[in-house]
Amino acid sequence: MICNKNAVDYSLYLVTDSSMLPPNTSLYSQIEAGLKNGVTVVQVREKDSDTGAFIDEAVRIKELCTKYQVPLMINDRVDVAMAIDADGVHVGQDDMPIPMVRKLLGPDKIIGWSVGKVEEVETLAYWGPEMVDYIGVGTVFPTETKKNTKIPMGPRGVARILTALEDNKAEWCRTVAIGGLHPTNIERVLYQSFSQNGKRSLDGIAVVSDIMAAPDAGAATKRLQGLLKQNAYHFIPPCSVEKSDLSLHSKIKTVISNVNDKAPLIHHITNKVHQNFGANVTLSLGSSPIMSEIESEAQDLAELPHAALLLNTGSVAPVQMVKTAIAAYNKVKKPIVFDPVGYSATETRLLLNNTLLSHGQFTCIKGNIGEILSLANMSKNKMKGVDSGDHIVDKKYLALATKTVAYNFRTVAVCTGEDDFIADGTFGGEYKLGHGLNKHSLDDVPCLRVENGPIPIMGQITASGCSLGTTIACFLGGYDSRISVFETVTAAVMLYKSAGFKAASLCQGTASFQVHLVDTLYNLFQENSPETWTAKVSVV
Ligand SMILES: Cc1ncc(COP(=O)(O)OP(=O)(O)O)c(N)n1
Ligand SMILES: Cc1ncsc1CCOP(=O)(O)O
Repeated sequence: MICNKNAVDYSLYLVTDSSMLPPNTSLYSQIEAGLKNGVTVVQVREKDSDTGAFIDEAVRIKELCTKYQVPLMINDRVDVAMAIDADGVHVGQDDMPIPMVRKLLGPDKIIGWSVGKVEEVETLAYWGPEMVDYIGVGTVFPTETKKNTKIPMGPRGVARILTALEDNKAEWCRTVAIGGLHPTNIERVLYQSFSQNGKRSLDGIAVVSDIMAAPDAGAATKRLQGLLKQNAYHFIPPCSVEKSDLSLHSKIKTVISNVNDKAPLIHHITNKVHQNFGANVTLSLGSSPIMSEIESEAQDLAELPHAALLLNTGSVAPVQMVKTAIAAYNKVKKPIVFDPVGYSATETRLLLNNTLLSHGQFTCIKGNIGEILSLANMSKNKMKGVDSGDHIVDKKYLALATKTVAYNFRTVAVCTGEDDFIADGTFGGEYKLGHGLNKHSLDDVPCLRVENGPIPIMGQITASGCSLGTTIACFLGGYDSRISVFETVTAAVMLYKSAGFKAASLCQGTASFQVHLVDTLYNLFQENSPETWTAKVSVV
């Protein structure tokens, strides 16, 4: 045994595969490059090798692991692990049953188990600490490396497993996520994967192709190690001011003059009903709209100065196009406002919204009451079309649902209704291997309530909720790291609500309300006097 099995560092777990080696490398050169640069566990997983060849390979890899003092695991083959005295075995759900593996290996060897379901966590908790030492949680994302995987679970699926470990008091069990993990998504996975009470996060990540197929495996490993050590994910530039004495009104003034100066480009992927109105709202706020569903230009648009994406899932854009756009904005750390229209109204929408939610990090998630309750898994009703569904809901319950969405998706969440709720679950982008969110829990999520009295006519025109998304996107497009995302979003919500209230008093009916709404947004934006706005904000 290389070390005490309870002190294994699981942070960067390499699983081998000799079928994907680049030219001029060997299985051993790739593993050694990984070991030299920070791999902390190696698993020999050679699916096509005969027993003799597998043993020969495993013996050579054991020499390397011993040299770098890193534990060696064997995939599936308990006999091979015993024959070469490896440090342990990793088995899947369809392999040898865990109690048998433990009986054969004895108490001191490491046993890893592949887990994708909460019931499997319940089983390992029932067995107790003597059986499973760590679990490989996955498959997180689709991967070419393993074809017969279960449905990808995304970071929310990993979070469910971590919560189940916490709920079942399986504190001894370490965790690594596996499946489709690459530098493009690892920070986001680490940031979003934590248990419901914030006490647990992943102990590490397991990769195959990112190292084994890399032309420079050493550089690939260093890159992964860099991300693991970073401890924070800045999906847009972090707020540079920790505490400010400025009043909310003076911050709002700064936000508006930034938007005015920067004239952000608001890339809309939105439904047809909203497109024209959204474009006019964008223009009224000193910004430029572009309604583009062209996949090949998403990255170019994201890279334009002060670009922000409004993603409204009522659109009919092809899913692949939307995924590309999300990745493009995440790559250059530009804001994305996500509006999951009719989140769970149909199975199709639920699948689409969940697919997109697992595909990116959103700066703000905005929804009506029905959408936010469904996203928080707190809805008592099925959604009725894209309508909010849950009309009469206790305000405390709504605040809790908004905080839950903010917390679960590590975002700023907005719930619209007679009063709007805004919650900030970003915790400054922090993540830490194995330590949860530095003990941040749902109770630590700040939440604000924006009141302005009822504006029923808002619900009688099309796309009024969608255009709040547009307003938030315009404000985030002008983002200035001296003012937090939470405050920037709050400014947008207050402006929109105040404009709605004033427009309702000026209009003669629903058609002129829409016209007055755009006029009022324009005027309030130009005046930039938030102290005169009617919307009031309070802490919940
Ligand atoms: C660390 C880690 N996690 C999961 C797996 C997958 O194991 P399994 O389900 O047995 O599938 P195969 O690897 O046998 O294809 C793993 N190998 N390592
Ligand atoms: C072995 C395994 N188990 C679940 S996914 C997977 C393969 C992961 O490979 P990659 O890191 O190349 O996506």
